[in-house]
Amino acid sequence: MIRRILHYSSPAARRLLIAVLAGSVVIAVLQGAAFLMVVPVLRALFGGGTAGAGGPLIILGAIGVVYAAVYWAVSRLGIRASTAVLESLLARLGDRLAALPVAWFGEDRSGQMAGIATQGAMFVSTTPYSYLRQILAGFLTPATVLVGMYFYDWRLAVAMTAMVPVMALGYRALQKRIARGDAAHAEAVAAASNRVIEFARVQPALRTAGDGSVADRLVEDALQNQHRRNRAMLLSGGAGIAAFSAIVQASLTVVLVLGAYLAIGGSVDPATLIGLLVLGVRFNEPIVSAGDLGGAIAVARTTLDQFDRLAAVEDLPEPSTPGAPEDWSVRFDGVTFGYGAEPVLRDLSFTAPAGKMTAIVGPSGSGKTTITRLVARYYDPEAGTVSIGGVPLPELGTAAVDGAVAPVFQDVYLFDDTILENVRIGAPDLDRDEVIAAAERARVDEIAARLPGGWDARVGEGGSNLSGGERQRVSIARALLKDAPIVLLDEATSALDIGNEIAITDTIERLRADRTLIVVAHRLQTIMTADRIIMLDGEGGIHEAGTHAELLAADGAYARYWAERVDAAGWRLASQD
Ligand SMILES: Nc1ncnc2c1ncn2[C@@H]1O[C@H](COP(=O)(O)OP(=O)(O)OP(=O)(O)O)[C@@H](O)[C@H]1O
Repeated sequence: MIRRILHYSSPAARRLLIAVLAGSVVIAVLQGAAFLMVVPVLRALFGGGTAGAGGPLIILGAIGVVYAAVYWAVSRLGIRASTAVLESLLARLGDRLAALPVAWFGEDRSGQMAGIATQGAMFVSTTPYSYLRQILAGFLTPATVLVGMYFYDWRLAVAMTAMVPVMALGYRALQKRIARGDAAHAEAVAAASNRVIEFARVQPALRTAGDGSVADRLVEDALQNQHRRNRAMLLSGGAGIAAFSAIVQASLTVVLVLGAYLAIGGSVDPATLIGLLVLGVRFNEPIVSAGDLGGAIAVARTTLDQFDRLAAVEDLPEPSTPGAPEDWSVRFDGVTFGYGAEPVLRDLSFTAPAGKMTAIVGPSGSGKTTITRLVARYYDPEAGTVSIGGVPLPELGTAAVDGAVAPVFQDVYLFDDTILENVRIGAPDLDRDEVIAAAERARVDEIAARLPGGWDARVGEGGSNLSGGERQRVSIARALLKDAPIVLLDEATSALDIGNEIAITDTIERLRADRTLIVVAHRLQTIMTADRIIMLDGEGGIHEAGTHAELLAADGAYARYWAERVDAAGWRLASQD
């Protein structure tokens, strides 16, 4: 446990922790030594005089003074050590989350992460000072007493030593039991947190669904499961602590009975027996409370396990020397990829030429968005390669891909900040005027003009004060500011109002002027003006590829798809007038 906490601590936190633990060892040993001094004092008093008690009393006083001084120092250092460990843990967690492959966040991890970052990290950071210190005292104080007992009466000391393995086994069993219950409990808490966060986030949808909807039931089930696990953890932990305490009591009773037997026989003097009784109580108390505290340690251990699991998540392979792309074309070569057992894309090959606009169309679920995720290297394909300018993405490296690609996805997230700051995320170093200039090119100025507060109007959590189309405009402005040579645009599937329609058409024109643009296209306007159209077949492959005119002339799947879409949209093409 200590080793694991040290592993996740900064060098400064490590030094503080080691000082606290060393101080705690000294405190525990001094406490044991103080108890041992009771026997010579009693012996002297039973011997009929106070004179012999002077020496032991002076030693006892000296132990008391040193004990108080070390205790004071450890208390001060303990708080500093806890804060330093907490800071280290949170910094580690932040760094790790920032470095994890984006795919890892596909599953909802918010509850689990919230648990680790708040209660879990706090528990781990306070463990050395609040719990380990007491556990050390729980074992070292009795151990010191035990060693001292050999000097007073070896038979009792041997009897006590014989009980040590029994207690150690009991302690291990207790810890295992508590750890098992806690791991199941932590899982249930994370699941319930996820559900509660989801419940708060999707309130509008839930209200439409009405009471008793699936989501209501999911929240209810998750909370009940958490409650059940909590009860099970408390019951099994409580029973374990009771059993352990019974083992300790029984062990000490054996030693005390032996002591009484020897005293009656006259081979142990009454002073040693009384001393033994005092020690017995003191011996018992810290061990039992150490058992109690073992529960707290087990909780901290579960959090450290979660840290270990985060550390063990496999990173995407990175090159030692990143390759240099020849141009900004994007190529898929025999790419096969799926999220589960069933591939979404099978042996897929196509090229999105540099500086051109490539539209990807196809039935719902055919893998259009998946293609853009592979270009942004959220995932690596299972087979085949995705390359930019002739360099496969693993040889280009995630940082270079991040720099070259600007995604404008449908699930764009806006931070609860001003419009201006939300655009600035694309290029944090630019000043206000430069950010506004880029935002104007994506027609975000029209949104700012509508909102009270203008550029400094807050957009609400997740951008809730803006419409879907408006959020996408902010996202396009970010991409313009980032000035990446490849832009991935996942067009909104829902119909846009005329203002957004014009703004997005306009900015697509700007984006395509000097960039490679890959659009998951839903709007007819986008599809027909693309330089190249890739039509997916819904089976993981490509039906047809070419320009709008070529594909219409081929009179195949694309021509049928186009006719249906035009009918559905009530469009009349100029050529048909
Ligand atoms: N994160 C994910 N985990 C598991 N399955 C996923 C995930 N994302 C997408 N899928 C599945 O992969 C398949 C392709 O999804 P994708 O979003 O790429 O299709 P699409 O063509 O963009 O669909 P649409 O036009 O409806 O947005 C679908 O069956 C979808 O359910």
